[in-house]
Amino acid sequence: MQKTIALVAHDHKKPDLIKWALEHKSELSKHKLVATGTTGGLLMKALALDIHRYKSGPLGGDQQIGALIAENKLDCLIFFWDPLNPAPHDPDVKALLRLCSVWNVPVACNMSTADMVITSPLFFDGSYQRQLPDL
Ligand SMILES: O=C(CO)COP(=O)(O)O
Repeated sequence: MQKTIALVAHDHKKPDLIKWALEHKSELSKHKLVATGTTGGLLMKALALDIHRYKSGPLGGDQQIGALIAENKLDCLIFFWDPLNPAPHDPDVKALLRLCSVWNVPVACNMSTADMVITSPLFFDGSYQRQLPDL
Protein backbone atom coordinates (compact mmCIF):
# COMPACT_ATOMS: atom_id res chain seq x y z
CA MET A 1 0.00 0.00 0.00
CA GLN A 2 1.45 3.35 -1.04
CA LYS A 3 2.25 5.73 1.79
CA THR A 4 3.39 9.33 1.94
CA ILE A 5 6.79 9.57 3.58
CA ALA A 6 8.55 12.82 4.52
CA LEU A 7 12.34 12.91 4.51
CA VAL A 8 14.14 15.68 6.39
CA ALA A 9 17.66 16.12 7.72
CA HIS A 10 19.66 18.91 9.28
CA ASP A 11 22.89 19.80 7.53
CA HIS A 12 25.25 17.61 9.60
CA LYS A 13 22.85 14.68 9.23
CA LYS A 14 22.23 14.95 5.49
CA PRO A 15 25.02 12.49 4.59
CA ASP A 16 23.45 9.90 6.94
CA LEU A 17 20.02 10.38 5.41
CA ILE A 18 21.37 10.08 1.86
CA LYS A 19 23.24 6.89 2.79
CA TRP A 20 20.13 5.49 4.46
CA ALA A 21 17.87 6.43 1.55
CA LEU A 22 20.23 4.79 -0.96
CA GLU A 23 20.17 1.60 1.08
CA HIS A 24 16.36 1.63 1.06
CA LYS A 25 15.82 3.06 -2.40
CA SER A 26 13.77 0.13 -3.68
CA GLU A 27 11.29 0.38 -0.80
CA LEU A 28 11.18 4.19 -0.90
CA SER A 29 10.49 4.14 -4.64
CA LYS A 30 7.12 2.48 -3.99
CA HIS A 31 5.86 5.44 -1.98
CA LYS A 32 5.11 9.12 -2.39
CA LEU A 33 8.09 11.05 -1.10
CA VAL A 34 8.13 14.61 0.19
CA ALA A 35 10.98 16.55 1.76
CA THR A 36 12.16 19.94 2.92
CA GLY A 37 13.91 21.95 0.21
CA THR A 38 17.61 21.29 0.55
CA THR A 39 17.20 17.73 1.77
CA GLY A 40 14.85 17.00 -1.12
CA GLY A 41 17.21 18.43 -3.72
CA LEU A 42 20.12 16.32 -2.49
CA LEU A 43 17.97 13.18 -2.27
CA MET A 44 16.54 13.61 -5.75
CA LYS A 45 20.06 13.82 -7.12
CA ALA A 46 21.30 10.83 -5.15
CA LEU A 47 18.25 8.59 -5.69
CA ALA A 48 17.02 9.75 -9.09
CA LEU A 49 13.47 9.56 -7.69
CA ASP A 50 10.72 12.13 -7.84
CA ILE A 51 10.36 13.95 -4.52
CA HIS A 52 7.98 16.79 -3.79
CA ARG A 53 10.06 19.55 -2.25
CA TYR A 54 8.65 22.00 0.24
CA LYS A 55 10.49 25.11 1.38
CA SER A 56 13.79 24.81 3.18
CA GLY A 57 13.33 24.06 6.88
CA PRO A 58 14.40 27.49 8.18
CA LEU A 59 12.06 29.13 5.67
CA GLY A 60 8.98 27.20 6.73
CA GLY A 61 9.45 23.71 5.29
CA ASP A 62 9.06 22.01 8.67
CA GLN A 63 5.79 23.84 9.14
CA GLN A 64 4.58 22.80 5.69
CA ILE A 65 5.22 19.18 6.60
CA GLY A 66 3.48 19.83 9.92
CA ALA A 67 0.47 21.07 7.96
CA LEU A 68 0.41 17.76 6.05
CA ILE A 69 0.26 15.94 9.38
CA ALA A 70 -2.54 18.18 10.66
CA GLU A 71 -4.49 17.30 7.51
CA ASN A 72 -3.79 13.61 8.05
CA LYS A 73 -1.91 13.42 4.75
CA LEU A 74 1.40 12.09 6.07
CA ASP A 75 2.05 8.46 7.01
CA CYS A 76 5.64 8.59 8.19
CA LEU A 77 8.39 11.09 8.99
CA ILE A 78 12.07 10.27 8.73
CA PHE A 79 13.74 13.24 10.39
CA PHE A 80 17.44 13.08 11.16
CA TRP A 81 17.65 16.19 13.30
CA ASP A 82 20.95 17.33 14.72
CA PRO A 83 21.21 16.91 18.51
CA LEU A 84 24.58 18.66 18.68
CA ASN A 85 23.87 21.98 17.00
CA PRO A 86 21.04 24.41 17.69
CA ALA A 87 19.08 25.57 14.66
CA PRO A 88 17.59 29.04 14.26
CA HIS A 89 14.23 27.40 13.62
CA ASP A 90 14.27 25.06 16.64
CA PRO A 91 10.68 26.06 17.52
CA ASP A 92 9.57 24.77 14.11
CA VAL A 93 11.44 21.51 14.64
CA LYS A 94 9.80 21.07 18.03
CA ALA A 95 6.39 21.85 16.55
CA LEU A 96 6.86 19.25 13.81
CA LEU A 97 7.87 16.55 16.27
CA ARG A 98 5.00 17.54 18.52
CA LEU A 99 2.47 17.07 15.72
CA CYS A 100 3.87 13.59 15.09
CA SER A 101 2.98 12.75 18.68
CA VAL A 102 -0.44 14.41 18.48
CA TRP A 103 -1.30 12.54 15.26
CA ASN A 104 0.45 9.31 16.18
CA VAL A 105 2.63 9.47 13.08
CA PRO A 106 5.59 7.08 13.06
CA VAL A 107 8.72 9.22 13.25
CA ALA A 108 12.30 8.05 13.00
CA CYS A 109 14.99 10.43 14.22
CA ASN A 110 17.98 8.19 13.68
CA MET A 111 19.19 5.53 11.28
CA SER A 112 18.42 2.47 13.38
CA THR A 113 14.83 3.52 14.02
CA ALA A 114 14.42 4.40 10.36
CA ASP A 115 15.71 0.91 9.43
CA MET A 116 13.08 -0.65 11.65
CA VAL A 117 10.23 1.54 10.41
CA ILE A 118 10.97 1.06 6.72
CA THR A 119 11.22 -2.72 7.08
CA SER A 120 8.17 -3.14 9.30
CA PRO A 121 5.43 -5.26 7.70
CA LEU A 122 3.03 -3.76 10.26
CA PHE A 123 3.39 -0.42 8.64
CA PHE A 124 3.74 -1.20 4.96
CA ASP A 125 1.45 -4.14 4.27
CA GLY A 126 -1.60 -1.94 4.79
CA SER A 127 -3.07 -3.90 7.72
CA TYR A 128 -2.03 -1.47 10.45
CA GLN A 129 -4.61 1.12 11.42
CA ARG A 130 -2.99 4.08 13.09
CA GLN A 131 -5.09 5.49 15.90
CA LEU A 132 -5.98 9.12 15.23
CA PRO A 133 -6.73 11.86 17.75
CA ASP A 134 -10.37 12.67 18.42
CA LEU A 135 -11.39 15.15 15.76
O1 LIG B 1 16.03 22.50 8.49
C1 LIG B 1 15.53 21.46 8.18
C2 LIG B 1 14.64 20.74 9.11
O2 LIG B 1 14.43 21.41 10.31
C3 LIG B 1 15.76 20.87 6.86
O3 LIG B 1 15.69 21.86 5.86
P1 LIG B 1 16.49 21.66 4.53
O4 LIG B 1 16.15 20.33 3.97
O5 LIG B 1 16.04 22.77 3.61
O6 LIG B 1 17.95 21.78 4.88
